[in-house]
Formats: sequence, structure tokens, C-alpha cells
Amino acid sequence: MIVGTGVTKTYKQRGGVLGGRDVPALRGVDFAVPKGGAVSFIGESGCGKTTLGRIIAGLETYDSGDIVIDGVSMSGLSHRRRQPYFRRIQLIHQDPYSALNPTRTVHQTLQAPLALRARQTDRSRSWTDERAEELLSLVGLDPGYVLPRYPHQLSGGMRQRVVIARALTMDPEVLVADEAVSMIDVSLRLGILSLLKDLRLRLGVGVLFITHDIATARYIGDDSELYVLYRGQVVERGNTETVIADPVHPYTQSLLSAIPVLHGLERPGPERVVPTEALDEAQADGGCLFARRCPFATERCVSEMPVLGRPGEGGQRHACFHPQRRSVIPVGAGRHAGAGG
Ligand SMILES: Nc1ncnc2c1ncn2[C@@H]1O[C@H](COP(=O)(O)OP(=O)(O)OP(=O)(O)O)[C@@H](O)[C@H]1O
Repeated sequence: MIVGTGVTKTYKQRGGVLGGRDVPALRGVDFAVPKGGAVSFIGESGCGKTTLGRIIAGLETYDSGDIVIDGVSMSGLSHRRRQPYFRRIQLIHQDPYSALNPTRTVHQTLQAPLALRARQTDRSRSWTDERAEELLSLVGLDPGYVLPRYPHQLSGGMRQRVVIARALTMDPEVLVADEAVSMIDVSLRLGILSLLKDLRLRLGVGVLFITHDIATARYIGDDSELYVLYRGQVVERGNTETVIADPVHPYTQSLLSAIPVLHGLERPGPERVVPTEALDEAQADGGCLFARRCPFATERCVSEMPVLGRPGEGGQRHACFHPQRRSVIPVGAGRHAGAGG
């Protein structure tokens, strides 16, 4: 079980075009990934998804808050003593090509982590070859074909399967899949999503799915939990199907309305327009981060920051003073219904 509480991260910009401004990437994020569970984080570009995934995988530091892995607080441990805990969490990058060393065959790619694993678990060196074949079969590849080949000799989907096999060499408890299918040919995406779902069921490995695409988040499991991130803050959280069917935060509603495939799942209601243009960061500070884009914002919204409350009627939690079931159309989504009422 991995639990994050109040995870905060600000990137310090020194000079450059931003003139030394700090960039808040995560603003007190709470989350939990249960053993064998599935959790998705969605949000638009820059909302902090990748930063969160890297922090959870131990590849990025956080400024405050805590990450607790199997009951042990990471904040209280030295970098060296954290390593065995973070090894249980393996990150799958979005680009399977750059994730693999082009000068190494698949056999060589898997041998290094497997040799380490053999030492850690007192196994013989011969075990590594057997295990490499076993893992490649598990991810749906033919070991005889794939083992002697270099990454450029494989398709994008095959490469991503090799990346997943490499992550499995460490017997992880959780796989963090950061946009794991976004750079793969559309026809192969479903196969990778099915594989992640299958690994959950067969190995009991948890999956933390990071995506800007709510449709892929749905695929990972009916029992999954969805977190909607907006500018580093969780604005809505709940069972994936519930949040998709009954979103109450205007930002979640605008995200959903932008996806044609999900039209019809939303409850009918008065449609409102949400401007999608970039904001001046400084403008919204102090109040709700979404207030300047929100057609329902009141004076309270621009002066007071709403926090994620207790579960509401539908079971999900939200950070909004005016939660309501309604459909919202973002400007630019192709359906201009007028910003009435
Ligand atoms: N190394 C860095 N130095 C400075 N700022 C950074 C760094 N990494 C990310 N940021 C900034 O932090 C914010 C969150 O970035 P992050 O990459 O986590 O978002 P994201 O939701 O994953 O976006 P994308 O989907 O575009 O990758 C952004 O404003 C980004 O510009």
C-alpha cells in the first residue's frame, strides 16, 4: 500500500524566460494506492501528473508531505534506505524507444536487473535466463524471437512490452504507467492496456495510471479510483465510473465534455461554456485555482480556496463550493451552445 499525504513540489526557476519564478507543480496532494489496486490520475498538460508519478517512483524529490510505503514513512529515511521501498514501484515511461538502450539486445536489457534480483533473492545465475523467458511470455512476447533483437528491430508495442517485462524483473508491487500508451500506434494501445489489466489480475500488481485521456483511465478496471488533477491540486476523486457518469466539479465536467466518446454518459443539464485559454498564474492565486475559467464561480471562489471535502451523494470527493451535476462544454470542443443562464 502506498499512501501520499500533502505531497507538495515547487520547481525553482533560476533566471531564464520565466525570470526566476517558482513553478508550483503539486499543491498538497493526498492519494492511496491499495495493494493490487488501480488508481488513475488525469488532467491536462502541466497539471503535475508526471511529477507525481516520478515522486511516487522515487525518481523525484518532494518539498513537503509524506509518502508512506507499506507503513514506512519515506520522509524519515535517508536516500539509501529508501531505495528498497521505491524498488517496489516501477515506472513505465511513455516513450518505449528512449526507455531502452539502443545498443543492447532484449537479452542484455533484462540480464542486468535480473542478475541484481538473483543476488537479492539468493538465486543462481542460471535462474536469470529462465526468468527472462518467463517474463517475456507473461507480457505476450515470444522469447525466442525477441531476446536476441535490438529495440529498433521491434514495433512500438513490442518495445513497450519489453519495458514492462523489465519493470517486472524487480517483482514490483505497483507499476506507474505514465502515458504508457500515448506514443504507441493506436491499433496497439488496447493490447498494452489489456496487458496492464491482466497483470493486475494475474500477479496482483497495483497499477497507477497517469493519463490525459479519460477513456484509457476507464479501461484499467471497474474498481479503479480516479483522481482529477488541476494545476497541482486534486479537484475531484472517486470511483472512476462514478466520476465519469456524475462529475460534480466544473473542471471534470469540462474534461469529460471534450471527449466525444463519452457524450451521452453525462447527465443532461444546462450547458455552460468553459474558456480553455491559458491563464495568468498569478490571477487565480488566493481562491479556487479554476475560478477564472469557471462559469459558476462566485466571489467566494476567487477569494477562498476550496479543499477536497468528504464524499458526497455520489460517493466522490470534490474541491468546489458549488458542486452540481451538469454538463459543461469547453470552448474549442466543437460544440458552441452559448453561455446561457
Ligand atoms: N524539471 C522541471 N523544472 C522546472 N519546471 C518543471 C520541471 N518539470 C516540470 N515542471 C513544471 O511543473 C509543472 C508540472 O509539470 P508535469 O510535467 O508534472 O505536468 P504533466 O501534467 O505531466 O504535463 P505533461 O502531460 O505535459 O507532461 C509544469 O508547469 C511544468 O512546466
